[in-house]
Amino acid sequence: MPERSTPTSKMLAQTIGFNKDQVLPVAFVVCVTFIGYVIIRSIYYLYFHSLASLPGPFLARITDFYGGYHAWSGRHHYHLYELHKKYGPVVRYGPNRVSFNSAVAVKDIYGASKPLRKSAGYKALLLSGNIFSLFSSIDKSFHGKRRRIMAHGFSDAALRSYEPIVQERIDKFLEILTKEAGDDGWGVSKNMSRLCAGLTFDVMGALVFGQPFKILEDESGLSYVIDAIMSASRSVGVMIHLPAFGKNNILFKLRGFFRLIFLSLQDIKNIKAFLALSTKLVGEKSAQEAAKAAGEDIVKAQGVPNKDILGWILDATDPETGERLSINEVWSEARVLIIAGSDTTSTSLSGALYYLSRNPVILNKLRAELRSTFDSENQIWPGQKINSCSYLKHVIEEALRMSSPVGGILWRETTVDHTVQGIRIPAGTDCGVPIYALHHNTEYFNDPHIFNPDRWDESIVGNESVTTAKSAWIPFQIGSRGCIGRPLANMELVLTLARIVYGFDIRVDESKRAIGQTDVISGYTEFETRDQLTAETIGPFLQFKKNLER
Ligand code: HEM
Repeated sequence: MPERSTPTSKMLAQTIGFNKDQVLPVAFVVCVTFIGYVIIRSIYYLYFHSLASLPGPFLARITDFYGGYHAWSGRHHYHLYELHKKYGPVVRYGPNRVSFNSAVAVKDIYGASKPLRKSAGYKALLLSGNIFSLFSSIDKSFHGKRRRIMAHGFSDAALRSYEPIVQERIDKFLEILTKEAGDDGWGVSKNMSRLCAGLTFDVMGALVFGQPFKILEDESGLSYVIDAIMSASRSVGVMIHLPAFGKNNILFKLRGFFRLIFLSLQDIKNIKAFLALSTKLVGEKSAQEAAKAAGEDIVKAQGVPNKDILGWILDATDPETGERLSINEVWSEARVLIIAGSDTTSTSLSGALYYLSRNPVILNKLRAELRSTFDSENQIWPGQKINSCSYLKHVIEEALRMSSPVGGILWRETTVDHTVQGIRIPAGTDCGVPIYALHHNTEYFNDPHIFNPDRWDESIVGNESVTTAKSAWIPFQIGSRGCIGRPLANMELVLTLARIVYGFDIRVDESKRAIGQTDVISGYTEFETRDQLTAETIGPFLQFKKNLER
């Protein structure tokens, strides 16, 4: 009986130019060649590569998909902590990637003038048009120029002008804490991750675009912005760990398509809406600035702050070149600022509240400090008095250590052969220090899983201990790529925490006590972050009651 061929197999054979009888043998040869290639490549990475002598998990040493998988799980910061416990201070975390867990490595990798730049993986952040921002830029001279321009929006004068708008949003936030209070005065249980995100997104909306998103009031319908940012950072958070996306190849060109793999239809809708909203707001902002330049002070007339971050940035010129940013560049920076400035600060706030609510002795000590410094809650403003509250500062430092909003590893690529932690690393290698692992390294922190603000107090633990701890504390990263928004984040954290603790009793919603906490080390619970470049968190679920006693 003559053999019957299906139309599909015929078509396939015709398309690729083979007789149909040759398809199977050719497929076999292709598979064997591919498997042979993978085996030879793996043998090279395992035994002959310049990093071959460094310890690490078998799969990590032969493929970047190992790191990609753990980034996708959202727990790669905890995983790196475990790997360093198992393998020691140096772990090969990819064929061409090395993770170091020491304060020496922090200086060697991120320190000023070291021969490293951001890893090519950061290109996964680029949207179509390939416009680099301060955050995503890789080229050092581009970054230096852009940082000089952006610095105008974060100067002392700029920060002072932001104080009233930050305070106005905190007023709204505090109002919500006890809004639906029962007869006993306790408000209903709140998911603090969501509420703090409402606060910090509102603040960033107001500071970047000159108008709060009013997510706290829940009247603008803009709370999808929080979800849009979360889902966008979920997808790029994985791709940033896959250096293949940063090379100028087909994967880079198709990065938009790959991002979709990690997103639901609702995520895509939210992200598109956020991009459209930010385009609209940047357009309005630049029109306002143009009108202002023409003498028409529309911004003032509308009762919004006279200068917000975009205002400073639109006005600013590079001191060396006199250049200004184009409207597309401003748009790109605006998006990044909303993302980098909101989620991080809200995670820090939620983390601090998590630890305070579970440590009444620490909470009371902090309240005592604030009440001995201020006569009333509405006196709490930036300035010398709040700066003198050292316990408040230590509580924030400790919360940022325990549950850092950026807990994973920030990759940097060596541009020449370079020595890190005493090890010669060839040019073109990605190096980094995983923040969660370093913040829980017993060389720098005794009992690292215990929340203990006193570890930052020289008068209690001594000079040397605090210096050692500080050398390994990097929630904002160090060096030229360190966080430009740190003073603003600090202002938000200090004011919000001080005003909550001064004016409210806090209790844990027992029915949801375990939600949002993790057991990295059995016996110790910590506020859990799902790391994806920035962090996704749930809870703590807390109740508040106005405390008027003095
Ligand atoms: C507690 C809050 C914050 C934390 C923990 C934090 C942490 C960080 C870290 C670790 C980096 C380095 C990222 C990298 O190397 O890839 C960074 C960079 C950056 N952050 Fe923050 N951040 C916070 C708040 C803010 C705020 C409020 C803003 C803006 C308003 C901001 C804007 C930026 C920008 C633009 C960069 C890139 C700087 C550069 O490359 O020159 N951050 N931040």
